[in-house]
Amino acid sequence: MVSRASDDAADAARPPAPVEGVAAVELIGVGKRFGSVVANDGVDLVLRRGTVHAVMGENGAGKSTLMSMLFGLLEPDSGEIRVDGRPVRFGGPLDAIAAGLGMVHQHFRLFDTMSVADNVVYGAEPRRRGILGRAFVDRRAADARVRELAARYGLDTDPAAVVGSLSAGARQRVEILKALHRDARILILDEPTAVLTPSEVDSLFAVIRRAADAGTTVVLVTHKIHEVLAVSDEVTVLRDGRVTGRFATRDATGPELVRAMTGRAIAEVKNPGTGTPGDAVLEVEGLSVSDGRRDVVRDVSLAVRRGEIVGIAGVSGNGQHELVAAVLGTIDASAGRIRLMGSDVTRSTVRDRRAAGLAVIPEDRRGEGSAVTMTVAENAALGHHRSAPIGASTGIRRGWMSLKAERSQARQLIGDYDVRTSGEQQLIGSLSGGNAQKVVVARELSHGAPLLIAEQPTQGVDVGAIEAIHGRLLDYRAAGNGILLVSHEISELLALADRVLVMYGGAIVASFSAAEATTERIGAAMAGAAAADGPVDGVRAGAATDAVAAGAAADPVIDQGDRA
Ligand SMILES: Nc1ncnc2c1ncn2[C@@H]1O[C@H](COP(=O)(O)OP(=O)(O)OP(=O)(O)O)[C@@H](O)[C@H]1O
Repeated sequence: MVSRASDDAADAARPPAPVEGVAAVELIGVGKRFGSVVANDGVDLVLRRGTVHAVMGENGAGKSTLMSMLFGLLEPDSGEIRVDGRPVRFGGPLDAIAAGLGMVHQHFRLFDTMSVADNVVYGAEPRRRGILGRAFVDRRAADARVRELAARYGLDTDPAAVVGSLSAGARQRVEILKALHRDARILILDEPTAVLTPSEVDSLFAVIRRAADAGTTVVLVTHKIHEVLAVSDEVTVLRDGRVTGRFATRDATGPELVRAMTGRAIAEVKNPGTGTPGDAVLEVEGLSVSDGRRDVVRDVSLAVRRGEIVGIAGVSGNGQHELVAAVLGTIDASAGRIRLMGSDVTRSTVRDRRAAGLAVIPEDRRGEGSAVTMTVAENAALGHHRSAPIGASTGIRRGWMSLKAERSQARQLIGDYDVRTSGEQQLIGSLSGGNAQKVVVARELSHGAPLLIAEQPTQGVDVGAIEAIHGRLLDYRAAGNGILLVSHEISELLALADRVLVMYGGAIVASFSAAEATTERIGAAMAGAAAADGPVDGVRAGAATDAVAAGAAADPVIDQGDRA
């Protein structure tokens, strides 16, 4: 262990530096089109040296396109990019890296079987001469370089650890080190907190501030207002490809940022609570799932009743995804029973479970959730050609939906959910992530199944769409359906769930009613701490510590640094 980033977490709370200084990067009138879609239109952006600049905007606002141009992944159609005052034209990311840029993408680009140090130096290895004069990778120098960078920026890292065994937070630190090793002076972080626990977010913010203080220019792409307010010095807001707001963060307020992003003020959805829940739509009893080596779900029991939202909190990789997969029937349980609407489906096929009244918003919207090479219209109907959406004129003949019905259903969903697309014939793979998610959510809710499993339903989705999706989920519950909501966002669970269960090391280690649930309690249980206030809802205090002990070697996602 090289250093403890969390020691510096307090730094993150410090007020940002005054916004002035030399422009490290200027984008002047930058534009980009994709066919008829104007992704960026005359965007001006100035990134000052040694500051943290947040780039905010709704899904499809044009943030990724802008960053892709800055990093040389896309060529601008118009405008100019200047680095240190000089105009640049990047032929690709290598040119951008050579000019001092680094980018940490949402989806990490690391080699799982290689060590942290090997990943960091890959492609830019320190070398030494062997006895025959041949150059070898100098592993000692690589380790020393990683240690030196990690210490300088407060990145908690073990150079020898194998990347495949690390948590999302630790992998992200490797990506940041990779950029720093290549002497990035301008660091672009694309939605970096999406995969982190609250304490990892604090550590990341401390690293960001430290890097800025050392002179690095940091660009933070995010949807999250509290993050912008907590860590940035300046904010640029995009809407429909144009700049709609520029603020010094110290002068900005949350509502102002929301207005710039959406053009309107929005209210946060609060969990209004339910009446008395009805019959159980899902009952899971003593469920375990093995990956062949160990139990990734351990003796889980829970029930979801009509008119109830049950939330599952947890750092990703603690068995939530496998629990959902076992309920869906895409993987087998090694022990336990699953009942849907009172019927035992433990050995039923996915199709039979869906037919019994199960809808699902999957986590992997690009893989399981949608077919990227199909149009919005085809996706909207996917998996439901044999059943009509509630209230739609069916257009179904002999079990198949007519093309006309498919298109009109898609147009209605596009309107209802404000999906930003050039039309229902656009390929879903070319929609922004948030807009693709809206198509999946709309499709799954349109059929009124008594049980909905929603896995990260608003991940990567902007505030406006979060509000819309939360509202739909609450309506869905109010209509007498049950929802199992798996989320990394504690605020989402607090806003929606009637009960929050926390998974850690494959087991449920804490359970809170809506009244008992707080960010601190859920966050502590997610990090593997025993429920501080003693037994809650029949879950033993200390169960979490047992889970740590039992799952210590078996839990690859919580790295030792995070546990310490
Ligand atoms: N390769 C592409 N082909 C066609 N359209 C595209 C392509 N890439 C982006 N777009 C469109 O350009 C617009 C801007 O997309 P972009 O991905 O830059 O937005 P974003 O703000 O990053 O959104 P999100 O937060 O959802 O990722 C969107 O309407 C999107 O559908």
